[in-house]
Amino acid sequence: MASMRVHELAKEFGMDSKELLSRIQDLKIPAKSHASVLSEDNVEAIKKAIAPELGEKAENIDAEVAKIAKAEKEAAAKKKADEERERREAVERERALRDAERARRAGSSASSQKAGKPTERKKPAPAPVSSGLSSLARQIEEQKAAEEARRAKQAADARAAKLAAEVAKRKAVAENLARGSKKAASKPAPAAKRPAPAPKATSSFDSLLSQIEAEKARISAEKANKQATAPTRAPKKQGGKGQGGKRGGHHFEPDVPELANAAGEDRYAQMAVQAEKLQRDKVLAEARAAVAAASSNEGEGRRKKRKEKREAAQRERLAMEAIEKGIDPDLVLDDSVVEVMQGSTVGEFAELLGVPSNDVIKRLFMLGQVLTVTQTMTDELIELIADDMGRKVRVVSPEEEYAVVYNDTEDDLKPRPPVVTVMGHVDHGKTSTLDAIRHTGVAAGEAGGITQHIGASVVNIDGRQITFIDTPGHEAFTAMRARGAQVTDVIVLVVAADDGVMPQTIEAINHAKAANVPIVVAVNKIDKPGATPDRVRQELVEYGVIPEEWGGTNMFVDVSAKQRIGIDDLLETILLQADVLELKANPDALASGFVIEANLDKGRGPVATVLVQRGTLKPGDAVVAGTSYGRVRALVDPRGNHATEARPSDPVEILGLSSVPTAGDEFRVFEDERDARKLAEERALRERLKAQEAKTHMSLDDLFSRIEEGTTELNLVVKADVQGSIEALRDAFDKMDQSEVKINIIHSAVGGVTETDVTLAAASDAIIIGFNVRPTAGARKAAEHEKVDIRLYRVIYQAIEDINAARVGMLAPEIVERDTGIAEVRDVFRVPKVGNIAGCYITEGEISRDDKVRVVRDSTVIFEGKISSLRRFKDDVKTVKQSYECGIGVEGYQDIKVGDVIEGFRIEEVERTE
Ligand SMILES: Nc1nc2c(ncn2[C@@H]2O[C@H](COP(=O)(O)OP(=O)(O)OP(=O)(O)O)[C@@H](O)[C@H]2O)c(=O)[nH]1
Repeated sequence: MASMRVHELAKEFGMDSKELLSRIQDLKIPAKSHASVLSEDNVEAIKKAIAPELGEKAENIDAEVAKIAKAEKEAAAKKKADEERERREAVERERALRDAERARRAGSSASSQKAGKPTERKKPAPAPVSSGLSSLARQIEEQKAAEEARRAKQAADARAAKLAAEVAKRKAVAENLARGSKKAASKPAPAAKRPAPAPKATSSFDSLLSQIEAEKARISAEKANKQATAPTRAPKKQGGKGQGGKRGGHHFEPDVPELANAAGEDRYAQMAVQAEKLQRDKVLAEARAAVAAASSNEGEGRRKKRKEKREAAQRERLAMEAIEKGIDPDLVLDDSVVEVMQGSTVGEFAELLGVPSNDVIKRLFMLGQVLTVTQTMTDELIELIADDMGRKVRVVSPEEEYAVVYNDTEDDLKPRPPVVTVMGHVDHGKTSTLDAIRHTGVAAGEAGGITQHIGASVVNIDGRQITFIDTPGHEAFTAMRARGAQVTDVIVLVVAADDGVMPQTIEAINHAKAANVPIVVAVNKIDKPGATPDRVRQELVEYGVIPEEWGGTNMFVDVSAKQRIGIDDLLETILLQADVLELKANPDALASGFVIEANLDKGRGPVATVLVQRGTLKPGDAVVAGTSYGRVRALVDPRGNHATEARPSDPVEILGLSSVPTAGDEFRVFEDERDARKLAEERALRERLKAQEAKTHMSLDDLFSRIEEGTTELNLVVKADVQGSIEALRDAFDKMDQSEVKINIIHSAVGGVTETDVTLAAASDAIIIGFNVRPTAGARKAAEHEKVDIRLYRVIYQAIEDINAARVGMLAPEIVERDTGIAEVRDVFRVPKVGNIAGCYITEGEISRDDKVRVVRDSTVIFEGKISSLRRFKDDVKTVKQSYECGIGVEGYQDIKVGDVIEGFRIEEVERTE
């Protein structure tokens, strides 16, 4: 044992240096200060003398801790029992309320039907509302009390944990002393410095490899499991080439028993075989009919034949499409079932069923529905009338068209390159990173070879391709996802090492999580003097992005986009992440994918950049993209060269479309251009219908009905003026009974409601809740367009009350604030005896003297009150319209500043329609 200084020994004992010094002096061992050196013999003597004392101390603390722990345990058990009882009571109360509401609705609908007004609905009876609210108030009180108790327990837990750590430390020292082993005592208790210490010191590459192996094992286990649990499914398609495979030389015969007995993994593959057989049979039949028609020279039958041909084509298309969508082929093969598009007009319906329109109109009339040939029928009417006629129909919703299930077998699938989107906070270096990457991908001789911007770029690393979507940021990503286009396999999250995690970093993480896309973190700007890459790692842990070297699943790479440091490493990491994902697609099929960018080029006409997801796209293909269609005149790759084909994960520009599609539109190649055209026209028609009744997203008003229909989750996007409000709301939700509806806060942040929030809410069917914040003009418009429910509150309990009430279908009549006008403060005047007057310009609507106003600064409401004066020049006026200037005095508020916005509004009560 070597000599030691006093403070070192004190540290080992877990004692104060002073305390130890005095004990040493008591032992008559020479030591002046904490820095004095003790000889080896003296250290030994001190240890012997102090050991029993330390052990005793530890035992005392031990007993104390045990006592506290016992008391806490008892208290916790009691609290748990109380909480359970409260919860059960709350559930009972809620159930009773819901039953009452159900009974009321049933009663009211029965009575209204009797009165011959099937559509009229009544407001909920006032009594249950008030009782509901009082019970909610009680619940809130209870929740408050429970919260206090929880905090007290947390504090006690923390105290106990501290004591326990102290005991452990002392015990370790005592034991160590007893054993005389210095080594064991040197680390009494591992200090929890890092949030997630690495369990083993393997390199990140090794752990990645093991992760890949684990993932592969998991996938194959899953597959084996699926096969084992689905013995009645169809076998693998024999010689299957998928929909776009070879089409000649086979004899097709429906083979239903084989389908029924099969034990393979993809029943859609079977459907595809059947579809092909069916189609071939139909084509043959049609050809025979055409030959027969041509040889028999019966002119008068021409019209009839054309009609027959039309009908045959219709049948064929419907059957084909249905199978592509994974619908039970029986429904299609059964000729008596007619598929009617949702929103069909009376005329279309009659044509599909092959009956005179007048007949349909008459039957509708008998049901009390007066409709003309061009008016659309509801799903219910379509089914009722068909039933009345003794016909079977299936109403096909527009969504079905997008729910294409491709029939690829394992053999069809080939590895494909990853598609990457770069996200991150403003100025953290997204564009610079993309530039650096693109530069890396360009071979030396090709410097400056990127001649064209097509919305995506392709980089080759050792013969492996990575496709980057050029628009950085999560707006584009989420906008695409909101339209059903999931094109990204990996997200590169750029975080500046000198700035750390920022609001948009968090937003990007939430967007990535909502889309279930893995994140690779590029810690950028490491060349900067203030760069602290480790701090970035630590901050990200809080948001569930945990570095692999700390035991998490996210790969991190330190880079400098500016100095091109670490870019190769980043690209390799992306490829490793892609390996984990085992990305595959069938290249031997008719191409399909999504539009990532589109514009109208003066010289070239409509130009769209598409990302091929399946199949191979070639010049000459008949393609439909959203509501536009055409034959591919030419393909242009990201380097501006004409391409002969584009395979899965390839971005390519296509020329030859009839109009400009929208980013996020699905594109698909058809064998026949007429089919492409037909689908495009159908989509255009449906879009018009959709515009008339845009898909309504989840709203608090219809939460009860959604629960009744089986909805079990309520997604929320929460925006607030301070972080505290978000935390308080989260706490309150945690305490709510979520046995029937689980409440998920999918994104929360401080700040006003933005357009991105609306897009995220639309993509995730969420409601937006705002506390003391306002939506931006863009967000308001987007919410209106997307039918996203934005709820703005001043206090948290209002929001909780609303959600609670909505769950039992008892939302009180809605108090809405009707916005009247918006004024921008451009100057502030000091008027003696009156105070500060805001010199304003009305940018929207009009503001009246009687309006209430809120003063908004940076999307946050900072004051709300009344107008004290409204003037134009020297005159008092009643209203001021858009594009006029005026002076506004706000009652009780003097702190108005240039740049503030004054919003006028009125409070109105709106009857709920439900
Ligand atoms: N020192 C240093 N500066 C960098 C680095 N990467 C980017 N920058 C600088 O950071 C600033 C922002 O970079 P951008 O690439 O435009 O950032 P961005 O995230 O695309 O920004 P927005 O498009 O505005 O969201 C620029 O001035 C860059 O020169 C880096 O690695 N080191």
